[in-house]
Amino acid sequence: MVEALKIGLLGLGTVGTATAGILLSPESRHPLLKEIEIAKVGVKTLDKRRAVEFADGVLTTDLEAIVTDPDLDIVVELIGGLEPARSLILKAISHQKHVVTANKAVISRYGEEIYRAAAEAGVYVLIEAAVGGGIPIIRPLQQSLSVNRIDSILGIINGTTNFILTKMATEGSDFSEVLTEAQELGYAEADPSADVDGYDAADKITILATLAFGEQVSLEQVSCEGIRQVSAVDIQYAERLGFEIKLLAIAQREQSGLQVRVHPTLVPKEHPLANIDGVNNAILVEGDPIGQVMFYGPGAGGGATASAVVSDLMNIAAMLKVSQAVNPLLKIPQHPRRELVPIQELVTRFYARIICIDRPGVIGNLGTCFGKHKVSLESIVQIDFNNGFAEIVVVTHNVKEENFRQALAEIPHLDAIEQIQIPSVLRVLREK
Ligand SMILES: NC(=O)C1=CN([C@@H]2O[C@H](COP(=O)(O)OP(=O)(O)OC[C@H]3O[C@@H](n4cnc5c(N)ncnc54)[C@H](OP(=O)(O)O)[C@@H]3O)[C@@H](O)[C@H]2O)C=CC1
Ligand SMILES: N[C@@H](CC=O)C(=O)O
Ligand code: NA
Repeated sequence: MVEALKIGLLGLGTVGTATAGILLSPESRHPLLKEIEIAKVGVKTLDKRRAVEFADGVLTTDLEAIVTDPDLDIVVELIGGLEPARSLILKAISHQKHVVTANKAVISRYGEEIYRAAAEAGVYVLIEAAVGGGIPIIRPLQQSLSVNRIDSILGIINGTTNFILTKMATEGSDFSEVLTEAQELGYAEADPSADVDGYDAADKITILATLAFGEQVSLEQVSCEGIRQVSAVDIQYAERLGFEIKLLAIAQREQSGLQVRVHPTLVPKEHPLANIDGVNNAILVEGDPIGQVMFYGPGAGGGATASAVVSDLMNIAAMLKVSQAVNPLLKIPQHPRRELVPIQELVTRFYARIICIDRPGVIGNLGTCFGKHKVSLESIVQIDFNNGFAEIVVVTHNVKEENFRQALAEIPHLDAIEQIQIPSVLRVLREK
């Protein structure tokens, strides 16, 4: 009889419960799942009602005892947050346990430390669930695509914000109502600001870029803007101009180095990322010689994420059958750290919505000011008029971010411009 691998599950929330659900019903799934046994489950509170039941003594609040338990082979960290998650992962590794985690916040900040410890201990740390939920993206970058030189990664990699933007666009829903719905569905982070302000997507693109570009990306250098400034009005105007607004995470090789950023972006309707709706994520990878490959599917939610967690467990189970040595294709290599190209040097297109008193010369003055700062306009249109105020929308061609910002700073000082407001400035997916 084959002896089962014993796992310690840390966390029995949205993802932990769905992970246990798969492992406790292995019928008609891969036969290796029958060789994985949940031996311990660590939670915060014992007296909560749970959707899955365990034998007496399995559930505990002593997580330290789980990660040091000599009978356990693998620790699955699904509690989220930075601490105690980071310390528990490191302690599990130092006790020779393989680790599976969905915790992008910890990996984007402490990945180097964790991978170094894992390499020294000779154990696996697998993170497929940390990016794109159920979508396989970590393993393809580590294995199937790793012979390519990657040029860019463009992704919708936060399910909560894509769910919110989709509902705002298609149902005219209110931002905070949809956020509550995303929380109820288990998509949002414990602190939803991580989703809404773009930090979760920044964690994920840091992980992907580090894997894909062969250099360790520093999270603090990733430029990050969330979706709070995106209003229903902008979504409607973008629609009229032929765009969808999406929160994009972008890592691109530029001539001067690597550029990594997260921001709401106007995406032309004919672009493959424009039609990714709801909680779905999509990641468009472009490499040489393969060209473009797109990964698409559910980016958040218990079941989808648990699918990735359990696939990591199954990979470890399979690898341990053939060797105790760590498969180099499943190891995250240690890369040198390099400075990212700052956002001021970005070349992109912009959308800006400008409100000011409607008087002759306004559009001409704006056009001249943009021209002076080498900002070439694709369109400048007065979309609305209300109580003497004009609402003007500008879309540029490719322009250097710094030049565009200089033009915006000068606009309030132009002769014909009075009582100006610029409620939104958004980037538009750049022209090739
Ligand atoms: N939800 C999703 O769609 C996705 C989530 N992730 C990641 O998966 C991880 C888990 O997320 P999710 O399942 O949504 O989170 P939940 O908040 O639903 O669950 C967290 C679980 O961890 C337990 N827990 C939290 N802190 C502690 C602690 N200090 N000590 C002991 N137990 C603790 C909680 O215990 P108790 O039940 O007693 O409160 C709960 O069971 C996070 O890293 C998240 O970023 C990744 C992809 C998608
Ligand atoms: N909060 C995250 C969960 C998955 O990573 C999201 O909405 O994408
Ligand atoms: Na994934």
